[in-house]
Amino acid sequence: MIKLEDVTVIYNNKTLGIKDINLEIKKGEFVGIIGPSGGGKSTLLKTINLLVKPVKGKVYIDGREITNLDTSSLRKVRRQIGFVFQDYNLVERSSVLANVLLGRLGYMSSLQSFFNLYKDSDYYLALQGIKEVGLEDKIFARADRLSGGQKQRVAIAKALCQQPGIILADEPVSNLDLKVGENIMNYFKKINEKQKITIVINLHDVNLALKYCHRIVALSKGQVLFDKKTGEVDEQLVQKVYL
Ligand SMILES: Nc1ncnc2c1ncn2[C@@H]1O[C@H](COP(=O)(O)OP(=O)(O)OP(=O)(O)O)[C@@H](O)[C@H]1O
Repeated sequence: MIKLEDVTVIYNNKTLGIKDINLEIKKGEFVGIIGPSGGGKSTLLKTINLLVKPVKGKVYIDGREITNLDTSSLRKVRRQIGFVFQDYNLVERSSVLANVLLGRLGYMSSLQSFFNLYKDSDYYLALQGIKEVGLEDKIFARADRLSGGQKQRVAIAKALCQQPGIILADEPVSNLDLKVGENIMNYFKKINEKQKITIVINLHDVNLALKYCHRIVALSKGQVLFDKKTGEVDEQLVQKVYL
């Protein structure tokens, strides 16, 4: 469960990111965040795992407040939260397998990670993730040899390798053409349905959000304009968001 209580983010003491956000996302939900550029979508997502720190308000994960945690406790919380970025965030010169294994770093000591001391169970989880996104035939390929869609599938496998309860995805399809984007969305759908992983995804393509997400949260000027089940969102409502 994710809960934000009166959360405000201000960058550099002057630029508003999000303002007084109250939001509760239950386990297993598939939530799409939409809204105009600069509306606060990215800030909202990054606040959930405290990549961005609020100036006001509280963030809870599974009922536990995380806003006041020390670095080591926050690291433990973060390893249950996968993050998929728009630009894939891969080590380009490393193999698919090496990239996916990075999902295990949060579970290792700094010495273990320095020497790449992965356990058999880490390899097992990496292979499971790679299979889940259908990249078995690319396991030893270098990331920079892959297409954009394949790179994003590696990023999803890496997130899965963390064994997360939550995956946050920040515009994961906006660098991809529509067909490839739909393919990626289908992977998120499968993961959500099969593994019951909570998915919160920022999408500037409203049609994709309406097609795949169960719930839509619209943000503008850092505030929630509406928060509804997808079936309750009509064209008029969407138009108001982008006015
Ligand atoms: N690192 C930062 N430093 C300063 N201001 C920032 C930073 N990140 C975001 N902002 C500002 O915070 C506000 C919200 O931005 P945010 O990126 O969260 O919106 P967004 O809805 O994700 O937009 P986009 O769709 O363009 O990515 C904007 O005014 C933006 O300029």
